Amino acid sequence: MSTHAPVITVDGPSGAGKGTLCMLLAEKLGWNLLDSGAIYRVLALAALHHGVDTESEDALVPLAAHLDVQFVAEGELVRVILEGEDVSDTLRTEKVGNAASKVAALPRVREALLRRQRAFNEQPGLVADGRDMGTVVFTSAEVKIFLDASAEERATRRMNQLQKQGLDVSFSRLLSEIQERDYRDRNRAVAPLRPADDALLLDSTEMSIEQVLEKVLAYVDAKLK
Ligand SMILES: Nc1ncnc2c1ncn2[C@@H]1O[C@H](COP(=O)(O)OP(=O)(O)OP(=O)(O)O)[C@@H](O)[C@H]1O
Ligand SMILES: Nc1ccn([C@@H]2O[C@H](COP(=O)(O)O)[C@@H](O)[C@H]2O)c(=O)n1
Repeated sequence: MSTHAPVITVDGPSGAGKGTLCMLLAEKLGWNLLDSGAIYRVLALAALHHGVDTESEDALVPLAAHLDVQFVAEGELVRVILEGEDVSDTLRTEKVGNAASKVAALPRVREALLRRQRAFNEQPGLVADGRDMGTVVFTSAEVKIFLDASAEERATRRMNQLQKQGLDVSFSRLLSEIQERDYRDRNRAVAPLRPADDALLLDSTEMSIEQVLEKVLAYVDAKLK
């Protein structure tokens, strides 16, 4: 039997630290974790694999409705298996992120993925990471956070992350990719990236991961009391 479980939503632009914060929160609370961006990324990758146009809503809707994807927990990591293939690493590339933000702009595609996202809302609770978690998918969430940071700081974080993986990247290219994706996500007609009216706004530009976690845990404690 599934009853309503409490939900914490964390929305914000790319590189703000949502994934990091959500993973730490879910671990600390022992709650389930939804990385909704991974679902849009998987759909974009499936489209690229099958030669489906990432701007054709008619072709993407059936693909979204029948996505053969599994999220498999492996220690702290979640491996993503698409049609039997581990695509976890490919999924994180900026090429796939950009394709994801194109498919995510299509209203019927978003509609087709709603139920899949809401199914993550199971006991004892859910931490949901995305762009519209607090404004569309879980509007009655107990706690809503909007995590932001300057575009320059987010590009720096992404560059450090990629350099640690041994990849050679250009800061100016990363910054313009982030700005392009921000623009598309904030200006689309459906579920644009924006804070929910009842969200806590947190700018992490000058904050460490530990400081963000401490602040959010104190807020969660106060809200769930
Ligand atoms: N407060 C912070 N200070 C410094 N680095 C941070 C901070 N928060 C996260 N990071 C680092 O920034 C990078 C991006 O963080 P993360 O993947 O959590 O962002 P995100 O908001 O989930 O991005 P996306 O939406 O693109 O998935 C990671 O390498 C992470 O370790
Ligand atoms: N709730 C969401 C989550 C993501 N998107 C779109 O997917 C792109 C990739 O997301 P990441 O969090 O993995 O970077 C993102 O740029 C959005 O366009 C979304 O629309 N709604």
